[in-house]
Amino acid sequence: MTTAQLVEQIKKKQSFLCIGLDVDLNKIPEHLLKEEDPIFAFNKAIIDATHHLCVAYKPNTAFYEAYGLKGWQALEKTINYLNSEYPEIFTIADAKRGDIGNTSTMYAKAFFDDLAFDSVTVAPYMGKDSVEPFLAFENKHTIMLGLTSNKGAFDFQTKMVEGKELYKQVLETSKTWVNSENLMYVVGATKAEFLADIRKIIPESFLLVPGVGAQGGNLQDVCKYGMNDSVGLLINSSRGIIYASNGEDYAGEAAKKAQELQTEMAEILSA
Ligand SMILES: O=c1ccn([C@@H]2O[C@H](COP(=O)(O)O)[C@@H](O)[C@H]2O)c(=O)[nH]1
Repeated sequence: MTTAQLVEQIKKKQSFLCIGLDVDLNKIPEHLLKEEDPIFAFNKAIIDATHHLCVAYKPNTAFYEAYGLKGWQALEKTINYLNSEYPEIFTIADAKRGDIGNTSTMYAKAFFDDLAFDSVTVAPYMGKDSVEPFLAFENKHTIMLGLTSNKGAFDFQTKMVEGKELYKQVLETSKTWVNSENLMYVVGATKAEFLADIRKIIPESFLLVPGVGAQGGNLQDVCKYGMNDSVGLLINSSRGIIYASNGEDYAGEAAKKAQELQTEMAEILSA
């Protein structure tokens, strides 16, 4: 999916919501455990109930890798279901990959070619040659960690390096990489006040913003400091939506939570 197509979807749905599919078998409704593939059954019901309220889904691969082969198969079924039933949806594999160049190429092939995700998250720590292999894929997006939502973000990311915070150095340097137009960035919703400075460095780029909901990030603040002319934001909520209920009504309750965020987003877009 191109960035222009993503923006078109945002305008059409009046939503820049990304729903995180972080499936934990200890948290899903008990009756689903009898299904042949409980993870996929859960995802399918959540997707069917919420697809009109969001523009993106983000399975975090950790929640699938933790269940071995069955988990990986559930991830494959989920992305295939999204691509066949809801091709207008932007898909994000939250895998936080990145390695020496030839290994990064194999990671990119896994998520872009084999699983056919629109995007994958990567960590910038290993530098240019670890990220550029992802950027080489046409019409695919590489979402690089910029300033993360967790407390540990202050351990390294905000440290001063040659007179500038490390996360700013990372953002600036990444703009010089080949095919940098395929970059998007992760900025935590819990760090909304940093967004004004971030926008000075990457005014046009799309930002994936996790941390609304369970982590306490504020949607209004993120939009105030982070929104650009093309909206430029994908706001993610995972637990706050998908675990709204663990009863038979789980999908409907998840839809209600998604609807609350979509309504707030529509108001912001029309202001
Ligand atoms: O800085 C980051 C980067 C990634 N995440 C991921 O986003 C979701 C958030 O889930 P919630 O349940 O809405 O808190 C999860 O997959 C994280 O691994 C992040 O939170 N912060």
